[in-house]
Amino acid sequence: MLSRSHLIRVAPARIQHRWFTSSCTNPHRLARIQPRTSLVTLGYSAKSSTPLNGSRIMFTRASSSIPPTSTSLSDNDKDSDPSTTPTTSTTPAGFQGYDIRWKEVKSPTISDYISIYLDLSKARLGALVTLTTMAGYAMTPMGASLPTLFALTTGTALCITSANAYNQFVEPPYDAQMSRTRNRILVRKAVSPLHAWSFATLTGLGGTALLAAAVNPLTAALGAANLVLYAAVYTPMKRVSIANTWVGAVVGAIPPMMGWAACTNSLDPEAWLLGLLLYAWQFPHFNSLAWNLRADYSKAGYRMMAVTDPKLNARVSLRYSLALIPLVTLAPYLDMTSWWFAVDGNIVNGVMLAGAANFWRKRDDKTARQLFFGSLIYLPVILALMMFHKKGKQDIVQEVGSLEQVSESGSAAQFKEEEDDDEYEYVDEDEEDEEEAHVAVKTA
Ligand SMILES: CC(C)=CCC/C(C)=C/CC/C(C)=C/COP(=O)(O)OP(=O)(O)O
Repeated sequence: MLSRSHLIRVAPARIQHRWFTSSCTNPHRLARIQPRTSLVTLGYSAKSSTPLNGSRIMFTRASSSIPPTSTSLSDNDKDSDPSTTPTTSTTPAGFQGYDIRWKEVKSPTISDYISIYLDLSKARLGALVTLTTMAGYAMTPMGASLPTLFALTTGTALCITSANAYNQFVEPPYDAQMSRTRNRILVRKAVSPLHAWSFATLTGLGGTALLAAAVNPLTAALGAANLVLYAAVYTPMKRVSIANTWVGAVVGAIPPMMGWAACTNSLDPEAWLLGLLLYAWQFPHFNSLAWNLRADYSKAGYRMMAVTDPKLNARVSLRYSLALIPLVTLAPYLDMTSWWFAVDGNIVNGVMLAGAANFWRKRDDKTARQLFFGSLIYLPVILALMMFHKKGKQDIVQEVGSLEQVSESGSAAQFKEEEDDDEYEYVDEDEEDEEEAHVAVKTA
């Protein structure tokens, strides 16, 4: 007589291979994590050779003590119902040829989890965005404080991680339809949606709290607002309106402003200029990328300019590449950089503009690819030039001749307070009392 303890567990390596190839381009990569984490529960109704996704594959043999859950079986399933079709220890119907001997199913290791969390955070994109925050911090005229920079970088990276994990939590049905994204962790079901959601929530709360406690409330508010903008506004908007690209550009513009705010505790015109630079840059960058992904976007139902209005897609890229010229020229005007930045920054802008004009004229895969790779190089180059030509506090002080005109915030204001402190005289109260006593004796 058999009971529940006679359940046979099956490691479904070959079954999974079939499943992978139906949905994934890179089964080798999947195989790293999938066999340990995504097994299938089929039980008595395991007739289909296409496994469902769940926890483990289990088969039972005929049992008189455990009646099959026949109410949940279809007519077809009943054909293979162990209670009606006696089976012994042979392979259940539909699984001939598979190795069904018991094998240990290992839990994910720490390195599996690291790999899962890196995927959930879209680590490479996150690192690029975090660099723009650090650039915003580095562009302030004040000296850097390492503890603040560390807290800013960690807090921002956690907020970005959270935003990207929420985005992936929402998008598996659409990601599964695009070859670029169908390998993503939640499409593969290597972790449960609840696990991903918990990870997103913890990193979001942790990042915002760290920014509030160790940087300043303004930076924390920007981080939290941007998280909500990306996860709750941009992400659903991708399937609703092409305006999503403008909203996404705001999301990309805020991180360098957070860097500036972390140092100055304010959103000065310089912070807005940094934000606008990142905002404008994203159109040639994203629209050229979207051009070569338009078949994918169309399949998944995303409303992208490249799909719905390809001419507009190219025109917008050109328009914002042009806008980069006045923005770069504004930097020396605002005393962020020397005028040399306007010279070499605009040479770099010229290259970007030529790429965007080419894409606008020809609108083909080659010009889109050239513009996309050009934009990838543009961003680090323009930020590096900006820092190279940056005006420090000293430069500005020398030019305007007075510290009071530099800024009322951050260390400049602190320095001014220290100067004001020097105006107070040191008075010894005992000496003062003695003097008063002398005067009293004389007058008496
Ligand atoms: C501080 C903070 C919270 C910053 C957020 C930074 C952030 C997540 C920037 C990404 C900007 C963006 C529009 C990416 C595209 O997402 P997509 O959904 O179109 O990309 P996909 O197609 O690869 O999923």
